[in-house]
Amino acid sequence: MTQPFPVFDLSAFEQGDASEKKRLGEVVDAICRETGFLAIRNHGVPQTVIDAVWANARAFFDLPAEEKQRVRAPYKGYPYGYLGPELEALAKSRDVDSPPDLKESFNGGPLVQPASITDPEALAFCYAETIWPERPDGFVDAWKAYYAALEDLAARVMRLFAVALDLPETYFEPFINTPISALRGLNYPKQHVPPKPGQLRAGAHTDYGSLTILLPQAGSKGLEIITPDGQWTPVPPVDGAFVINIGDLMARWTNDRWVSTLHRVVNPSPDEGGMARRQSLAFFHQPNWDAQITVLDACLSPGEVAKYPPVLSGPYLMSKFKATTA
Ligand SMILES: O=C(O)CCC(=O)C(=O)O
Ligand SMILES: [Fe+2]
Repeated sequence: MTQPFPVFDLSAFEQGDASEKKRLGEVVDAICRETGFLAIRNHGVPQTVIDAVWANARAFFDLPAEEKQRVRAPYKGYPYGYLGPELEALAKSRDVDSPPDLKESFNGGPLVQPASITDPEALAFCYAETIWPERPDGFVDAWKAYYAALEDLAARVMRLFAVALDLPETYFEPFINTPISALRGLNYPKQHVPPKPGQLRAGAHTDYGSLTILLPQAGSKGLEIITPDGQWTPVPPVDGAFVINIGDLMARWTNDRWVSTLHRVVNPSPDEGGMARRQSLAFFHQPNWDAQITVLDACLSPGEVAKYPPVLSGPYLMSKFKATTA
């Protein structure tokens, strides 16, 4: 990377006057044109909310395999519940055949279903029920509290993005007032046997939606991005911050002014003992099921035409998602 990994102070933006907001928006625009990956600190999510979901996710992954299987996704392509080891290869989303990722996950969808949603595809996919575990005790409450906090944070980051694109700060609000975001708890187990050739913790992929808010295990390594020079480059741990990145839908929305950068999670390095467990939480923010995503005029210079036709957020996500489950 030409610059050190960027760390952005969200409260400085939120408390800034119009000119300060504009200045900070320009900083974010430059980052999103280069990699679309940055850390955000002073994000306002209470540490108690983070600690509770973290501990509950850990305790869930520590349960016996049979118990976790009780809340597994009931069929291939079902988006929520437990997805055990060896069931997903993210590289397949790019048509790259690869061994399955060395991870397990628990996935949950929107906390409320708006009455206006009647499309059977929406009801069967992103509004499918999250299959909750019975244990640990506090899991459901802690999960929901974190989901709600991150939904709010994502909406605030979208305001920052609007300013960065020279749009009114609330521009995205009608597109994201009933979002279909998903939260994923990830566990990369301690590695007792060497990986197969080409097998990673998460194969190289881009995210699909508008914005991902990632919480990697404090101090942990493994997440890497491709920087504009074409090199795999580690994302350093940043204490107390979330890592955010834009996904394919936001790149499309901006006519590729912003980039949805390829990233992966590599196996633990020998200096970390070569096998260390790693945990993370990934919140995939996604606009309303029926939000029409049309290339933004603000991203077209005079006379320039959009590279992409409009798409609907939900069906777009569904088509991307179905490519990666084994
Ligand atoms: O666990 C991580 O650090 C990243 C996971 C990721 O990129 C994903 O699940 O999309
Ligand atoms: Fe990702």
